[in-house]
Amino acid sequence: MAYSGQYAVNPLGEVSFRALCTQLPAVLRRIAGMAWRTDRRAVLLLLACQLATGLSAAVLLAATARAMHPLLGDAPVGQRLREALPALVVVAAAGGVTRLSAALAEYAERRITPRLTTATDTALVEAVCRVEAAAYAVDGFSDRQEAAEMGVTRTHFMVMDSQRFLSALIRMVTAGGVLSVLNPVMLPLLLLAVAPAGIGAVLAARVDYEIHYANVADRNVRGMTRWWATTPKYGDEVRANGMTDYLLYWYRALSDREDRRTLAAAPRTLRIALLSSLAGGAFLTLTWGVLAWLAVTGRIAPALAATAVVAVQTTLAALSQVVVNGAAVFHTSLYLGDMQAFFDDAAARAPKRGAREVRTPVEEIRLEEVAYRYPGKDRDAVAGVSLTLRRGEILAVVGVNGSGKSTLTRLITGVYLAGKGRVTWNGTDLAEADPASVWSNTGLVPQIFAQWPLRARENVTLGQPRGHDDGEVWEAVDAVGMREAVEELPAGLDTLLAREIFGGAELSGGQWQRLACSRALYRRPALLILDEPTSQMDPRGEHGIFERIKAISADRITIVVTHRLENTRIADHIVLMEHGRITESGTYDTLVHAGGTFADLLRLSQER
Ligand SMILES: Nc1ncnc2c1ncn2[C@@H]1O[C@H](COP(=O)(O)OP(=O)(O)OP(=O)(O)O)[C@@H](O)[C@H]1O
Repeated sequence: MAYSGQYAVNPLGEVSFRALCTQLPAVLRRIAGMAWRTDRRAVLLLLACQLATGLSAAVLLAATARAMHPLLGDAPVGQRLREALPALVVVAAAGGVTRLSAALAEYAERRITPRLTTATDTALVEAVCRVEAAAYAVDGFSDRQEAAEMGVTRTHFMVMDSQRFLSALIRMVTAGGVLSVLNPVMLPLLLLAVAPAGIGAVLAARVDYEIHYANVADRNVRGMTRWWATTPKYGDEVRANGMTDYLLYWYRALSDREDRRTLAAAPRTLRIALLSSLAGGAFLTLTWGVLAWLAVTGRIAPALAATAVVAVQTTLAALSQVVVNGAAVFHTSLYLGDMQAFFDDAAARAPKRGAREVRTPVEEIRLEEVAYRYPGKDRDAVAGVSLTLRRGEILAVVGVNGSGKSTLTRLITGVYLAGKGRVTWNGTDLAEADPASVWSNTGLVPQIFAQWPLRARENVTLGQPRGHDDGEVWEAVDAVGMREAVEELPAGLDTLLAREIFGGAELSGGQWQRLACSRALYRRPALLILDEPTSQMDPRGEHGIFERIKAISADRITIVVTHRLENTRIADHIVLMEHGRITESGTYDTLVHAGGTFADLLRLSQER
């Protein structure tokens, strides 16, 4: 396996870092908008708290300055304290307001964040569910989704980071304002002291983001490897085929590759941290030096110097917070930008088919010179197929592996839209029809079907029960010969079919397949498609299913894809596919006597 992750798209490779930064305000606006929609009152409370924090910081400093005069004066101690008392009370009150608003701000943030994260997470899941199925085959789609997942994770920190950033900014402005009043040189000096830290933090965020991107594809494959290696579903295959070491080797190899990239960047981040600390330290020493010089030379009074010390400390702390949280917001915005890009991409790939309703009952489905090519492939999987299906008919589709049978079923159901030609249902082109109106009339048993970790009942009804009792569920269960097996389950239809979960039961492969068939039958669809429906069933089960399909075929169009050519006897019409084209078609008897590929394949299967 030489997985290279070549399809991971690094936006830093495509656009400049500066261009990326220019998108940040839009990303921040979007988050603010989402927070606002999530909980307006909490957002307002958050803003009010920031304002209160800022004001109390200013009041605190001003009152400190007022208290310093009497405290550092020449009067007796008692008188000094009495004179300073009102200002000290204000200092204490302002301190109290700061603490209170910090606590309330945290409360507001906690009200917003979980719901905001859930909203973005749900939006991501919905975006993936809603794209045209064809998007899944586009190279890099899954990697971009992985990158967007990081955005969802980061949303969690976004409100906290921006709240802290805003509050530090307000504190910095107010404390800085007071400091500038005390002495105009102090503020620029302080700004110089923290600027290197700010630049360093942004540079470090950039390095982190680059590594994150370099690792996206590997992380995606690592996640899949983890699932394949650990899911009980494939436990037998993994163990009995001695694949554990292989999987663990690749899991470690992918993890090591990620670690190597991360470690390789460590010297860069160390350099950034050292240089920014050095520059910051130098400027800070200069700031304190200037303050000491101003006090010693009598250019500012001792009381003012004492206030300046407090103001410098406050401004410095606020400035550092501005820098740290600003960089965090910036860092997070980069990931949110990816999330936004994925949402935009997914929206562009959402179905744009038109809103026409398919007329029911579905009397006729027609394919006119239909062709489909998967993205990145150099050959059509279905290459110019014309076919007419009528209600009451059973069509069997046969052909060697890879000849395009499953792709054809996807085109007939409209899961994929034809690249060329058209598929019409009762004259309505699927490209113009509302997919929901089409899919409410289809029942599909795909080759690889889901074994839903739900109760037996929901595995039949798919969570869309029709009647008030289980009558119709049992009817569908009977139709596939599963009554006995379901009755033997610990809780009958209520049994959870998930071995991994406490109280869950497990079915055999053939039983699962029967249940998948009963699921399609329960829907009583106008178009029933069964793609290799009986590959895991015993002969009695297989016979029963085909009998049933025949018995209910009058009301619908039925398509059966199968490699067991004997089963095509029930079909009114058989088509044989080769390289995406229909090369033979007719009834069972005509094809058997035509001496073509169908007759050949049938002979081979009988000779075995
Ligand atoms: N999701 C996909 N992305 C890209 N190529 C695909 C995809 N699914 C199928 N193909 C390609 O399209 C061609 C037809 O595949 P299809 O699954 O329709 O064949 P099939 O006749 O159903 O085969 P089988 O008998 O093995 O089920 C094959 O060459 C296959 O590689």
